Amino acid sequence: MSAPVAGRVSRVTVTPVAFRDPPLLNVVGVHQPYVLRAIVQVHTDEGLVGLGETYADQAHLDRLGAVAAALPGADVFDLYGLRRVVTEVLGASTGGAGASFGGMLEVSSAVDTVASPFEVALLDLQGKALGRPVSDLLGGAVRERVPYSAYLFYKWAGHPGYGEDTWGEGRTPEQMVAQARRMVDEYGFTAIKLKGGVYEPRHEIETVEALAAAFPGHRLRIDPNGAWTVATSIEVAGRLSGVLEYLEDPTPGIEGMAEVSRHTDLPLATNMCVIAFEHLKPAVAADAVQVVLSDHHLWGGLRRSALLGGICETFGMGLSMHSNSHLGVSLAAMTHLAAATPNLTYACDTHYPWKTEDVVRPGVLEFRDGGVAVPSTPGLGVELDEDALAALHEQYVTCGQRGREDTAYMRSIVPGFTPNTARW
Ligand SMILES: O=C([O-])[C@@H](O)[C@@H](O)[C@H](O)[C@@H](O)C(=O)[O-]
Ligand SMILES: [Mg+2]
Repeated sequence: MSAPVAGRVSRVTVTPVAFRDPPLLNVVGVHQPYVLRAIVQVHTDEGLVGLGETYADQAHLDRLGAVAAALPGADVFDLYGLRRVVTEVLGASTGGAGASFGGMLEVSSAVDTVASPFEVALLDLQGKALGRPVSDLLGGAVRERVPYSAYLFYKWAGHPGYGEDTWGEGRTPEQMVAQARRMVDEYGFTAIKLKGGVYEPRHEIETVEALAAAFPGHRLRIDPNGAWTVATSIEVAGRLSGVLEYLEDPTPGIEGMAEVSRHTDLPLATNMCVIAFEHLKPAVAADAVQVVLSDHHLWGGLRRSALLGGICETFGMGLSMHSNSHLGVSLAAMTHLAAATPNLTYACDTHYPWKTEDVVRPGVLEFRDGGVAVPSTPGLGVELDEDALAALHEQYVTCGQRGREDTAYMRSIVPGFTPNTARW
């Protein structure tokens, strides 16, 4: 019997798309009417196509395009070779500069973020060639379903000029309980995350307490994206100890988080002060965080995220998963990764329920009982809908957005808005 072949990369396309997004509020502003994403398709000389998905800010697209041009001829199984290519291409085109996404996420090197969608696409190809799901390539699924959390946002009733969306306003504790109720009823989530940093801490505490009363037994988290001072964070931690499963990024920076950590038993989680391998050593040394939120888009792909899992286990830290707005290719990748990460013991974040459009065919990735069943078909297990891809690309061309600008968009509606971290 001859071994299955994946072949070599023959062609790579990177297609920017835009999909509709509600006006979700956060510490730096408000989500714009569209989210930009890039869909990577890696074709092989054997006729297979592998998929990846990532951010689509213009600077990132330029880097993706440079790597895409350098990949033809690459061996689909040579993942270290992919990293070499990305490092060389970025060194030549950007001098190894860092990357920043949406005003809140900064890293000193762009290699991990740029390599990630190509690594996912190569793993998709490997799985298709071998007839095995991506989770098998990562060591095998340790769970059949991956639990996700209901991700609540304070929000406006609709984008100005676009009318009300189906979620309506999310401001009062009652409105936020209603938002959670819809998510829990529709998808069965048993963990609930509140995006905070929008209103005064007192109001956000009342929201958490209303959620705790309305959903006894559900696991709760709040994430103000570093909006609070150390003193306020310690006070809120004291008030919500016993109510939350963890407190995410109450205050900015490793030092600030370490100071909060010294004053609370509540586990502190982060996707802001530890977002790359370079941040792990100082965070561990300072005992600044007890839970790290992985994110394969930022940590260099699925295999490096698995490495992060191993490091967290070694240092006795918990592991959860961060999400930004994303489509089905990313959801599939997140689900395979989470399935094959034994110590990922928290429900993963996802923005997925907020979106109404996608590039993958429906039917595979469905939220039931709070989770998504791990696809068992070869590769990522999702199929691109070429018509949807073309339509969302057209939307990208016409929407006028070329980067994520939560603060600028907020200021266009609320002049003088200041995105202060540690503002309360
Ligand atoms: O989309 C948002 O507004 C979120 O605040 C996102 O940008 C964060 O990266 C993320 O969800 C988080 O957990 O900090
Ligand atoms: Mg966060």
